[in-house]
Amino acid sequence: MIPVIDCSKGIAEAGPEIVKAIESVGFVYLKHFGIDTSTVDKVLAVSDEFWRLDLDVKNKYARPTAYDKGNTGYVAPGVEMLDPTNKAEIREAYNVTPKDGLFLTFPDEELPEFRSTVLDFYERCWQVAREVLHTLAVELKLPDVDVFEKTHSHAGTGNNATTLRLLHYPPLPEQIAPGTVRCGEHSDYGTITLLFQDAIGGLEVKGRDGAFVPANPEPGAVLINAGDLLQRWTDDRILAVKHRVLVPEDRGRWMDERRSLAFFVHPNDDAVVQPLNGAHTYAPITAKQHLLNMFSKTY
Ligand SMILES: O=C(O)CCC(=O)C(=O)O
Ligand SMILES: [Fe+2]
Repeated sequence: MIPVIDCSKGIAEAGPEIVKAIESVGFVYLKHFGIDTSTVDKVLAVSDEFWRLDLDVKNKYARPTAYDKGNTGYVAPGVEMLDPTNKAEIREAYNVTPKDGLFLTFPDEELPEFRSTVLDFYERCWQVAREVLHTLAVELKLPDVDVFEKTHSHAGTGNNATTLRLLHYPPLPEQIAPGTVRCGEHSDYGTITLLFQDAIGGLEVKGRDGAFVPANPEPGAVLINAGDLLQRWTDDRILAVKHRVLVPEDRGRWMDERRSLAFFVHPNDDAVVQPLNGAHTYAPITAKQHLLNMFSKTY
């Protein structure tokens, strides 16, 4: 069971409960955390308008294949495989990484309100993420309580890969190859992830015993989990728990399209990540190198 924590009194006040959940389950839902449902719905609505565009129009905004041209843009179905052992992963996405600067593209021509809606949401997510990171540092009693503030100082502005990703799992065709999934089993790459999902469901989280449990949509809540780099920093005290989205077992639900919004928090590109307790369990790696390693496996 993934705990649901009310943050009406503030994220910091709920700190002990949040850390307990992240340490034991790896995922936690926060309610009343500072972004209301109408804001999330507005982003889902503008993303729906994008998904409905023709593929050749969407591909005008395709994510470049060379990472030195940035991570922003449209990722068509089949382009990215989170679990390369899968046959196919049927989903499309739109990445927004403000550090891309000149390569940061938006479908302004077709959807004039897309850019401002998405960038406003990015900023709101970052403010929530900041509070969560600070709370984690306090509750984990890290030697430098400002370690995350310092290592994420360029989020949304400069050399920092923090990304908002709009996701769409389209209705499934009648025939799919055996082994097809919506989102392959993976852990997230960065520090933490904020996830907003619509009412369809399908996300599953791997328990310590290896069995997957559903992470059902929780109205009004954001789902938070740790990524690989937080696992390294905390020397495995917090784990980057694996998760996936399968094709519904019930064929009657194949026409249900699903949408989600993921906000991936990353340290600054040049931040060197290694266990903060001085252990040598993980060799030091820069946030940028870790991300490039992951992209080379999945794109
Ligand atoms: O769509 C979802 O619910 C999960 C997506 C996800 O895990 C990811 O993009 O990293
Ligand atoms: Fe994920």
